[in-house]
Amino acid sequence: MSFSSGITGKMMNVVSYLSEVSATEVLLASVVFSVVFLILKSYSQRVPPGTKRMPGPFPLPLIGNTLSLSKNPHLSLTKMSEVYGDVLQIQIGTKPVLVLSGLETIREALIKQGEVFMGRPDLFTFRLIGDGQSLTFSQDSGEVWKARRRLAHNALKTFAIAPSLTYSSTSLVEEHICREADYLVRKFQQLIEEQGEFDPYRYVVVSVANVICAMCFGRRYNHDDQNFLDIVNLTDEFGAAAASGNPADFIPILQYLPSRAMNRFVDINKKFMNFIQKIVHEHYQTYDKNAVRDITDSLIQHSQERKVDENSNVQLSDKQIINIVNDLFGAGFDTVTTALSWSLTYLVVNPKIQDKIQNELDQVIGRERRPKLSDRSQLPYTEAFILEMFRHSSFLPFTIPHCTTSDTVLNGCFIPKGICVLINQWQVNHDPKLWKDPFKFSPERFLNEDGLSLNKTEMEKALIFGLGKRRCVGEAIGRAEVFLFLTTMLQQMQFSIQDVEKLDMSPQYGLTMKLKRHHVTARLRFSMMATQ
Ligand code: HEM
Repeated sequence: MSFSSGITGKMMNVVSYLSEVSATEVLLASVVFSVVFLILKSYSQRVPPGTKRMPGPFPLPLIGNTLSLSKNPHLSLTKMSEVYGDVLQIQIGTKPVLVLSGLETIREALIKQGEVFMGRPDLFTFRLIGDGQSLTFSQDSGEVWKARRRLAHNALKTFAIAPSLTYSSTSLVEEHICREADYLVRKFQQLIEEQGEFDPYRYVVVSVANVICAMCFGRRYNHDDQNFLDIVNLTDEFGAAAASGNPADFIPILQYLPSRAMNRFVDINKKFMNFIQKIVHEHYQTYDKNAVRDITDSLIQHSQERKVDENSNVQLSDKQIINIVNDLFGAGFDTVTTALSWSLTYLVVNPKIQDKIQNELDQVIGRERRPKLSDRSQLPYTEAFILEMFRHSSFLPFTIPHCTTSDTVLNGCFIPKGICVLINQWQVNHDPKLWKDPFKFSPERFLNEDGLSLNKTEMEKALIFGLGKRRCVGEAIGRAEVFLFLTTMLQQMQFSIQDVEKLDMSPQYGLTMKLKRHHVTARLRFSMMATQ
């Protein structure tokens, strides 16, 4: 008997055996399987005395609660938190995931227990980002990560927050933003004349990316540079794959099945790395230690001087130092572009709010000069609008996933070391216990009763940049960019939209949630160029 006919014979035996199995036997086998699964599950979840097990919905074998996440996990998990509380456990595939809601619980975890909750989980998609060496996404949260984060902070301080040499009253970042905001307004003027209406996102993304390019690489790109457009437009697909709760991160078999989306994600990361590596290579070739031009140069300098981190005695490799620029560039434009495109949408939907901001700008700044960062304290309504845009859109519905670095207890529940943690920022920003009419768009909620100053207590409730050890390193720059781009645009232009009723305000879920692209039109209020 040949080998193949032997196999065929055995297969036939199995098939004929299966056809003899009755429905009752199948049912019985399923019941036994489920009981064994339940016993194993409850055994594996024993918790130390004096602590509770994390509550949560019952998971199905193999797929866990994956189906309950739906297309909008931030909404489904907010609903679940109403049933199970601020600390709840779900299972995505076969992996347990802790979901945190409620501002006080999140503060307790990320601030009071900061060291315990600062880890990043080992996720499949995260390993594909930045060759697995990303400051933001890699699993490292030890001394090397701390030293790299300090380097990122210092680089941003030197090349963004430091005073500009050209204009003593402004910072470097302010100078870059103002220049790009001016280009953007001129581009919009040209588009109105040529086309009447336009997709603002397409142009805002280039201007915002140019600001971080100036700081990181000392260069800017034209609005029509196709190579640059190809790079900055990769973020939608990147955000969809890197979003919290992607089943491919939790169900191992999905990592081996052919997937167009995953192939594309690998491709996007390669393209992004190639783009940056080319610029870094050019920097190495023209580097002069006596004339450090930008963040890339300062990182090269750091790696060549082989400085040991004073705080931890850690020596970083060249790659660990230079790759920091990937994180700063990557994180530095998608977030701000998304914030500005949400802002423009809220403005065209609420023309009275737009009028109020413009009145405030006219009164405080007038038409003779451009807005400056130092005007912020004089523009409470504009600042309140920005805060409400952040809160209402909650376009970063979750922070980047965290994980625990040791066993701990939170709200009386035992939390094991290494569990993946999702922080639901959207829930906090729409929590009826914290906000009156949370679904209403109302900048006034951030103002004191006099309407002339910001209410600090309300401001601190909005959760946008994360909290604690992993809090966004670019927060000051991000806030400065949103303020200056927005005020420069609104000082000179009035935005509107045709058929506002047809506008779809439901966002697409992702790492950053975006609205579907739409066209706006604009009217020039006055031309700053003409008045200067
Ligand atoms: C409106 C703008 C921005 C928003 C809303 C935002 C929000 C966030 C959030 C929610 C996180 C994750 C925090 C966590 O995991 O707990 C984060 C991390 C980060 N952000 Fe931002 N961000 C913005 C702008 C920027 C800018 C302009 C830069 C760089 C110049 C930047 C650099 C980073 C980096 C490097 C991290 C990773 C920090 C780490 O893992 O230690 N962000 N940001």
